[in-house]
Amino acid sequence: MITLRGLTKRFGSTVAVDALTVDIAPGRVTGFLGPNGAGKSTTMRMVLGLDRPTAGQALIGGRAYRELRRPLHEMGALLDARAIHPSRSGRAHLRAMAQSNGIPLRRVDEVLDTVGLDARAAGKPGRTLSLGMGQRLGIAGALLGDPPVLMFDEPVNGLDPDGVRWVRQLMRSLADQGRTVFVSSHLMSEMQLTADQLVVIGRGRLLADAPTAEVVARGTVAVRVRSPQPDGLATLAARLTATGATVEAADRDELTVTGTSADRVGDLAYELGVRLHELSAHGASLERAFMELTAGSVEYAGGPTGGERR
Ligand SMILES: Nc1ncnc2c1ncn2[C@@H]1O[C@H](COP(=O)(O)OP(=O)(O)OP(=O)(O)O)[C@@H](O)[C@H]1O
Repeated sequence: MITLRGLTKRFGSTVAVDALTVDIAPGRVTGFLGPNGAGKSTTMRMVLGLDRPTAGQALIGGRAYRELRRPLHEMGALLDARAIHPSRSGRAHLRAMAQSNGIPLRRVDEVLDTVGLDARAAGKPGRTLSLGMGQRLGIAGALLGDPPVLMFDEPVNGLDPDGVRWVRQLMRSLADQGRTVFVSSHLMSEMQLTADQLVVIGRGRLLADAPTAEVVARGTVAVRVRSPQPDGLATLAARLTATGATVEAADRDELTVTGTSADRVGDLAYELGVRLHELSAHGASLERAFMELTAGSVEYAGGPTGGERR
């Protein structure tokens, strides 16, 4: 269990994390989402004792990280996959971690095997590792002490589709073993598949702490309607608007409706005797729900095509 209680971090006049109170429970994958600059990394750094909170607490199994007696056995984390010495091999890096934490060296081969790094890859110096290999090595390091609590910052960064699927399965199995799995990502479709629970923040504040399905369901569903009868479609549009839905006419024969359900649109079309060639619901996605949820808290908004946010 990771417990955040009123967790706050200020950097000068910037409030990076603003009174976050959340329980990250064992036995499930909790996704940690927020726009760029929302405060995810700062929160994770405070959990690991790398940043000192301005106020509040971050606890692991009831204790602050620096109070953990055997930290690698109690919490594993991947924050920065590039944090490996350039001339040291992955295996040497893990062996050093194991030795300084009283972990048997055979455990190094076990975790290398778990993350799919073979002897050749594990023997390469850090500077020659690809981002994907670095991520796998970082995950291996997090698993080394077999801890009940795991935290990963952007673990799929740099991984190819196979690697992304592998991380998803790994997170799932770690949670199924009863561990606490707290993971941040910018990939909404991936999070929708991986996370059971979502913690969403914007400008350091908690925006949502709910099951993934519930967060997704909060997003607007758009209903597309096509009809070969433009007049009938106009009547349908007028009736939908009168009932509070929002209607955009994409074309003479097509509408996009929000603020109602596909069932309701179909029923109304039937009542009005309007023939439909298409009635489909779109956009019940985490991507859409996330955009709506965080609309007021993005630091730098991109253009209409959705450019980089900072
Ligand atoms: N060491 C620091 N000094 C000053 N400001 C900082 C520092 N670290 C973070 N910040 C600021 O705190 C805010 C939160 O940053 P943080 O990196 O935690 O966000 P994030 O959600 O991890 O963003 P991203 O998704 O871009 O990684 C930002 O406004 C950032 O500029």
